[in-house]
Amino acid sequence: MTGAFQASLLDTADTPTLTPLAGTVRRTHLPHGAWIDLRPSWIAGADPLFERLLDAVPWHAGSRRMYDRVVDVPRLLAFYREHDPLPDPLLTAARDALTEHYALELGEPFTTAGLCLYRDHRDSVAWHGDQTGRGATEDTMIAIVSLGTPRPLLLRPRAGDSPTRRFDLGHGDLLVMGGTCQRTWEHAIPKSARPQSPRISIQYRPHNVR
Ligand SMILES: O=C(O)CCC(=O)C(=O)O
Ligand SMILES: [Fe+2]
Repeated sequence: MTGAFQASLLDTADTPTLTPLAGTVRRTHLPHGAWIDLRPSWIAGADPLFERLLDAVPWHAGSRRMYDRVVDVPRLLAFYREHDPLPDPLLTAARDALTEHYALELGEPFTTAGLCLYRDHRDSVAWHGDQTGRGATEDTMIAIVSLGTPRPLLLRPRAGDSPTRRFDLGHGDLLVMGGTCQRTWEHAIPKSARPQSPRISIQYRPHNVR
C-alpha cells in the first residue's frame, strides 16, 4: 500500500462527510398522517465532529417549571436561532442539505438548530410533541441528526390507538419527523437501565417551530 493511499484512507475515516440523501431515505408512514424518514449513517466518519461539539458547544442546563418548582431537565442544551452561526461548518452543511432535499415538500428552509447532550444513560427527554409555535397547529418537519452512543427514539400516538414505535438512532444517523407527527404523536428518549456514554442530538426546525 502506498503512503498516498494510506493517507487518503485515513482522510475519509477522519473527516466527517455528508453522504448524498437523494434515493437513500426510507419513509415509514404512521397512522393519523405522520411519517418518519430514516437515513442510517448519513454522516460518515462522525467521530471528530462528536468530539468537537462536546468541546465547542456552550452546553448549559435547561430548566422547566413543574407545578410550583423549577427543575433541571435531564440533559444539557444549546439553541442556535435563525442566523446564529452554528458551532461547526458540517452542521451548516447538514442544515443546507436538508433544506435542499425537503424543499418541495416543506416549502421553507430549516432555520434553527437545537442541540441536546445526553451525558449518560440517566439523561432523557420525556414524552412530548414539539408544539411550541406552529408545531401545535400545522404540519411541519423536524430533522434529527444523532451522534455518539445509540439511543432509541420512541413514538406513540396521542390517541393511544396503535402501538409505540421504536427507531434506533446510531452514530451519524438522520431521522426526520414529518406530516402531523408533532400534533398526533409524541416522542421520547427514555432513560436506559444500563450505563452508557454520551449522545448528542441536533434538531433542525423551520421558523417558529419548537
Ligand atoms: O434527542 C433527540 O433526538 C430528541 C430531542 C427532542 O425531541 C427535542 O429536543 O424536542
Ligand atoms: Fe422533540
